[in-house]
Formats: sequence, structure tokens, C-alpha cells
Amino acid sequence: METLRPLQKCRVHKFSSIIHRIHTSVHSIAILFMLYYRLIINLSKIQISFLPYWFLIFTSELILSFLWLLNSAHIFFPVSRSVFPENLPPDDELPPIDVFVCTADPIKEPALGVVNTVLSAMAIDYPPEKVSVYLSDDGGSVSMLCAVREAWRFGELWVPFCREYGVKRICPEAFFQAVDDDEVNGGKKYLLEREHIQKEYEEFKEQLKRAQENGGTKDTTVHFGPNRDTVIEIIGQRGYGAKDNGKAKIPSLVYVSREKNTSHPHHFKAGALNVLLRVSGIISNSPYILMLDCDMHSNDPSSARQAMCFHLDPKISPSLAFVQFPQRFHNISKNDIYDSALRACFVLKWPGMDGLIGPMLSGTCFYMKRKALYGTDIHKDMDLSKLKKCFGSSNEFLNTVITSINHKENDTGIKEFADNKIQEARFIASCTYEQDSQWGEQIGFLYHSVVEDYFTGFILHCKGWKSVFHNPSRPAFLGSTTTNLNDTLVQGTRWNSGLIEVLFSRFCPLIYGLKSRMPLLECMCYAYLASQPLYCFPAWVLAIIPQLCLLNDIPIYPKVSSPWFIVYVFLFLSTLSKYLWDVVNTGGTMRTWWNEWRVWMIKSITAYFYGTLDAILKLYGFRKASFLPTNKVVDDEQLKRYQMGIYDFQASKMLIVPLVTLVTLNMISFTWGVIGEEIFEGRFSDLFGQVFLSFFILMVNYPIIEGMILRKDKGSIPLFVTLLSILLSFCLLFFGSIFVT
Ligand SMILES: O=c1ccn([C@@H]2O[C@H](COP(=O)(O)OP(=O)(O)O[C@H]3O[C@H](CO)[C@@H](O)[C@H](O)[C@H]3O)[C@@H](O)[C@H]2O)c(=O)[nH]1
Ligand SMILES: [Mn+2]
Repeated sequence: METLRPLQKCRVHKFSSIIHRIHTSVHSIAILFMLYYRLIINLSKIQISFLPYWFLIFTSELILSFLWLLNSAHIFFPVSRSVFPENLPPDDELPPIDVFVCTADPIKEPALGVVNTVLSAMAIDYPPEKVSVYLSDDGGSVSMLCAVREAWRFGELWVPFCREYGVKRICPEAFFQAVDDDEVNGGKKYLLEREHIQKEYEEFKEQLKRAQENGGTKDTTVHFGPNRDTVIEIIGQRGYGAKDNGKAKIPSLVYVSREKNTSHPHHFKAGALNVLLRVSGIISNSPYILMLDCDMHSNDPSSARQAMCFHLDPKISPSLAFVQFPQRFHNISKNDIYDSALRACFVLKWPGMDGLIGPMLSGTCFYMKRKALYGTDIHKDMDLSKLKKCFGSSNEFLNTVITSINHKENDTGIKEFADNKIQEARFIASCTYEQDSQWGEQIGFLYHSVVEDYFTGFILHCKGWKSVFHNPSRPAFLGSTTTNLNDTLVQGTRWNSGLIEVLFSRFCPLIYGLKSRMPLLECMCYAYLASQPLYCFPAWVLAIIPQLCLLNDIPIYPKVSSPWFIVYVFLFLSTLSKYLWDVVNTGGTMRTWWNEWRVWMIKSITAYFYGTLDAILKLYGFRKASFLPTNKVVDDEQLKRYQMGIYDFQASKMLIVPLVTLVTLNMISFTWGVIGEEIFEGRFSDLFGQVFLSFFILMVNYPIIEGMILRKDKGSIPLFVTLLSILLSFCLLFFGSIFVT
């Protein structure tokens, strides 16, 4: 498969890189000055009673500086990539692909969305006999099984239709909802066919609805419950139907619901993916795997070919574990007030890491080399007992592992699928199969953390694998993301709990990464994400202590006339303006930039804080690990507010009360600072830093003030919460003041 013409090209963004390095050096020096001031100058002047507060402030500044330093590693070598799929080898030489789709909860993840993802995966532009789609149903529901069966039937119409007319929007729901036909120009025949398919699609949706109402259809013999057996059903095989109706072949589709038993841990998504790895191993054993969450459909049929431009490029292929596409979302509004798009990751950080040894694994939208998940110490001459210790006891599965490792051409496709093979597949999907094996520890997706993607990617990089980030202008995949405050923060709490779990473990990225000889900058990127929940500490401290001190007339920052004041002003402006530059340079606006500050503050106070708390409780055994899937069913009213850029404060009290309390506290201290200090005391210059800090916090969080005072709609902050928060902030002030005076 040697190609002479290039398959991919990588462009280094030199200018951004230079700006970034200059800024990093200058900013670092200013940070040193700041720490010097706090540690030497400031410490020598304060009273003993103030020492605990001084310590909190100093620790906060230290954490902020440390995180800033780690964060700066991201964009030392930003790159972007382009591909030339026209230079790929002919279709019959392309490697097969298994597509994994996961779902976990039929209520939060309605079947229609799930099967749309499945159908979009079946319609990718790739030889159909080389694609097998697997759906993992962790929710184990009859209606999902029925929906998948129906989807196969509809797929027999949908996939050939997409192929024939070169449809790009290959997710049926997206296709029929769109106002334009996305470059399809097929004339009258196309329009007729389109109308026909649309009718069939409506019919299909009706059937799903009915099935859901009846809890599945009556003809199914499958029974699900909290303790349940494995269900594996080959819904359709490649080529099936091809002879009957003369239409094009379509990929195979397999439904897998693994065994669940409340007495065995099932390890959430990572566990589900490992079952799929094994089951697909004995069914199709394709060397590449596309991973999709059920809320993320394929939006460009050519993504597989684009990914192959990297996987088949002999220059990078041997060490390449995965090609990561960005997660992009169809339900993002223009203002994206919750930063649901995770813009900074996908436009700034991942391209930067791509210039090092590669972006992090991001859970979905990636093409993974199967062999990479099977570990690096595995080789073809290993004896059987050793292999069994790693991969479990199924001989049948071990054979497939050996095939994968040896890079032998797999004879692909579901051939005769004998009953004994199904038996074996059920055996390897059972909840006891992984006992006494290395699954989740060394092999497959790893169980150590609930952010299985981050952790698995990290260990792959530690083992010497690389990855590539590819962000084509047409989004290869489109998903739905959280569009209300509650879901965003609950999801953020789960992520951050998983991240800090890694930080506090023996896999702490800076130590474990460096020990594994991962390049320092890449280690820093991983360490940044794992340490990100620590922002909660400075966020809480700086929203309370300087304000408290302001009310008690104690200066925290140098006075305006002092030369040290310039250090703080410089750091403040430098941080803000550099981030503005980064945002604008990657296609954002001033508004995006301002939003991201707010979201960062909100998350630091809530999601990062609760995530850290959750991880600590887990560490000491007070809480069990959990993975609450995000809600994919939207509340129309909430969605409307999101689209209009209006914050929706209908969220758990646990999330809202701290935010409102801190904003109230800052309102009090700011008011006092301006009126009290300036007019009555004339100490404005000494305390200016603190007054300004409160002012900045209030400016950034203006929507919260609005939600408390000016709005009366359903999404505003309930009066009860406001009153409780006022009470809490006075308590904070009262007790805090006892200690300072
Ligand atoms: O026990 C479980 C729990 C979840 N899932 C599936 O995992 C996927 C991701 O879950 P979702 O609720 O959408 O979580 P998000 O927070 O949106 O997911 C992000 O974060 C996860 C890590 O926490 C990554 O795995 C995801 O790819 C990434 O999109 C979904 O398809 C779920 O059906 C399972 O299969 N089994
Ligand atoms: Mn999701």
C-alpha cells in the first residue's frame, strides 16, 4: 500500500507560536515578581492574626500561577492538517472498520436519536462490506432492540439512497429537518425518491413511537431487567438484501446488550466498550474502530477516508493510535452562554497538542487502531497461558487478538455466523469474563477513572503511541450538547471528579508521564486538565477573602502608588488580553471571550468544587463511582432561553446557592468599598485592588445579578434562593470578620 503521492499535510502556525512564547516568557517574569511581593514584602508587614488569610491568598496565587504555567504548554506548537483522500489506495485495499455506538438509558437517550446515529454510521462512504456497526445498549431495553431492528429495515432504503445521490447529510433526522439539500443535485428522479424515503422515514418514526408506547413489540422473546443476560443479535449482515432487491449492499449491524448483575461492577462506558471490543473481535475483528456516542452522528460520509489518510500514511502510521476529530454540535447557539461547545479544547488546545505528540482522546469521534488497545507488550510469540492472563480465557477471542497483533489480513465480514460463535460472543460479554484478566487495567478502555477517554488516551501516550487531530471545515460529526446550566454543571462535576481522581492517584500526569518518558510539554497539558478542578480553591478564596478584608479595612493588594501595584495590573491585563488574542485568533469574538470568563468562574465555584469533593469522598470510600448520562431530551422553554442567550437558573439549589451567595457578597463589599471607603475613610488608594476585584467579578457575572433582581421569568433566580443567599453572605461576613479583627 505504498503511495507516492502525499496523503496528508501538516502546517505549523509559526506566528501564533512566536507570539505565545514571547508572552509566556514575559508573563512568567511578572508572576515571579508577584510571588516575591506576596512572600517577602507583604508577609513582613501583616499582623499575626491575619496569617491564615494571608496563607489562603498566597496559596490561591500559587495555584493560579501553577495552572497558568501548565496551561501555557498547550500552544507552543500549534499545527493544522489537511488530507488528500484521492490519493488513497483503491477500495479493495482499504482496511475494514468497526463502528461502536453506545447508549445507556432509553429515557435520557431516546431511541430515535440513537438509531439516527446508527443510520448515519451505516451510510458512511466506505466499501459497505468493510463496515460493521455495533450498538451497545447498556440500558438493556426491548424498545431499543426493536428500534434497531426497524432501523436496519429503513437503512436498506436510506443507505443506497445516500450512496446514489451523494447525500452528505447522512443522518436522516438532520437531512429531513434541514432547509436545503446540502449540495445534492439529482433532478426529478432524486426529488421523487426523496419524497418516497421521507414517507418511509415518517412511517419508521411512527413505528418507533408505537414500540416505545408498548414497551417493545410482542414478538420479541428477549427479557431485560436489572439483572439480565447478554443479548447479542446480528440484526443484519452485509450484502443481505442485495440480491433480493437489487440494491447496493449495506454494512452489517449488530446489537449487543451485555450481561448486567448488580453484584458485579460494570464500569460504565469503558466496560461497555470493552465488551464491544471483544464481541466485534470474534465477529468482524476490523483493525480500525470508529467510536461514536449515541448523541453524535456522522455528518460527513468521507470521515473514514479522511482518517485513513493518516492511518495509512507509512510515515506516521506505525506509532499512530488514533485520529481524533473535534466534537462539534448542532445545537449550539450563537452566543453559547454555557460554553457547551468546549471551544477552547477543540480550537485551541487540541491543535496545540497535535504539534506535540497528539491530542487527548475525547470519548467520541475518533478512529482508533484496534491493536493500540491491546497493549504494547503483547507479541505473537507469547505463550497461550500468558495471553489468557491478559485477555481472558476465550480461545476463540485469543485467535482474533493474534490476528490483530500480527497485522494479518483479516478475512472480514460476518460469514456463516454459527450458533457456537454466538455462544462464545455471549460468554465474552458476560460480567465475570474480565475477572483475573488485564481488561480495564492494561487492555482496552481503562477503568481507573470515570473520564475513561482522558485516562485511556493518557496511558496510550505514555506507552509511546501518538495521535492526530483533524478538524476539517465541514464537521465530520455533529452531536448534541448540554444547553442548560444544570446539565452543564452536572456533567462538569462528573468530568472533574474523574480528572482529579487521576491527579491524586499514582497516575498523576506530571509524575507518571515523565517516568514514562512522555515529552514534558505533553505531560503539562495532561496535568493541566487533571489539575483544572483545583481552580475551585482560588475561585472561592478570591471571591470571599479580599472582600471580607475590604469591609474590615485590611489591604490585600499593594496600594495604587506602589510600584508593586503595577505588577498586579500587568498580570491582570496580560492574562485578559492574551486570552482575547487566543479567542479572536481562533475565530471567536469579544463576546465569546467574555462568556468564557464567566463560564470559567461559574464552573470553578460549582462543577470544579463539587467534582473535587466527589473525588475526595470516593477516595475515602464514602461514595461509589457513578456515571449519570447527560440528558438528551430537551425542555423547549429552556432551549429557547439558551438560544436567546438568557441564562436559565432553574438548576439544583446546590449549584445556584453558592453562585448567588458569592455574587451578593461581592455586591455588598463593592458598595461599601466605593461609598464607605471613598467618602468616609479616604482609603480608596490602599484598597483599590479589592474594590476593583469585586467590580470585575460583578461585571463578569452580571447575568446572575440580572437573574436575581431584574428578571421575573421562569428561568430567573427564585426569591427563596436570593433570600437564602443574602442570609448566607451576611453569615459569611460576620463570622469571617470575627477572625480578622
Ligand atoms: O454506563 C454507561 C454510561 C454511559 N454510556 C454512554 O457513554 C456515552 C457518553 O455519555 P454522555 O451521557 O453523553 O456523557 P457526556 O458527558 O456527554 O460524554 C463526554 O464525556 C465522557 C466521559 O465522561 C466521554 O466518554 C464522552 O465521549 C464525552 O462525549 C453515551 O453514549 C452513553 O450512552 C454507556 O454506554 N454506559
Ligand atoms: Mn454526550
